[in-house]
Amino acid sequence: MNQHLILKNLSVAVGTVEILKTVNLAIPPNKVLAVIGPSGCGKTTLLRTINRLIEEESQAKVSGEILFKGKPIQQIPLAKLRKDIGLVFQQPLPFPMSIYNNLAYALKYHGVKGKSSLAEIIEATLKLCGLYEEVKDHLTMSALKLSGGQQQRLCIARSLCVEPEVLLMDEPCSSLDIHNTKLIEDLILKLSAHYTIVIVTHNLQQARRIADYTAFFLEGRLIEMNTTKEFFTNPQAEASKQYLEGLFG
Ligand SMILES: Nc1ncnc2c1ncn2[C@@H]1O[C@H](COP(=O)(O)OP(=O)(O)OP(=O)(O)O)[C@@H](O)[C@H]1O
Repeated sequence: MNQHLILKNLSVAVGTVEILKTVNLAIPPNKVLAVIGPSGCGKTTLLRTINRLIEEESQAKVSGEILFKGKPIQQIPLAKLRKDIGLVFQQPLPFPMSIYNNLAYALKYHGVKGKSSLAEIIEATLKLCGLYEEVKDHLTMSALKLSGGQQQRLCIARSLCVEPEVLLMDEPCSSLDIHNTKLIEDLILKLSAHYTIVIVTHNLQQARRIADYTAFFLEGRLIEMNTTKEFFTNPQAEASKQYLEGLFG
């Protein structure tokens, strides 16, 4: 299979703290990969390393390799890397501007040009994210006035409007209620036909519902990755079995 993202012997430390330890992982294209594991096992750091946010920490040391479509990510201009690999944070972080301008800003920043006008791209992306009907009469309203669930869908739309190939999502539903969680899970399932999605989640049921593959981390190491079905029904490592039984984490 043509892998989109390949992590080879990836280790990450910040100062004296070793966070990720010799991680080898091939992330399949146009699938959903859930990254699970107990608090502090390095899930967020994994996402921050893939889009090079971790390097903004002065004490960070990254070794090993991350290949995006066969190319080391350091060789890809940073703005392009972050356009192609979007990151959605745990807390929705809309820009303090209008709903429309949240997307227009991203489109202008990344210089996205296409046959469609800015307004057409924005409308299509809001529709894709199931937000258009809710906001079409309030596009000039501050995005900060939206509900938490709407803000998160807007942040996903902001990442998507610049046509990424990969979407990294760090516990995108952790601050949302069941209804908004379901809307985002349905959106992830719909998007997975066209995007490679890596989602960090604490919610094992969520991983079961939406992920094609699941990767289990413990203390900075990848313990195992398998299809979600296989991982949950037939975990290979003793640590995975114990985690699934709720013995720790
Ligand atoms: N910038 C940093 N400097 C020092 N230590 C850090 C830094 N970032 C993360 N860590 C440490 O690295 C470990 C992994 O953190 P990370 O946030 O990646 O874990 P996580 O699995 O996402 O945790 P959680 O599930 O609680 O969000 C933790 O022990 C954390 O304290």
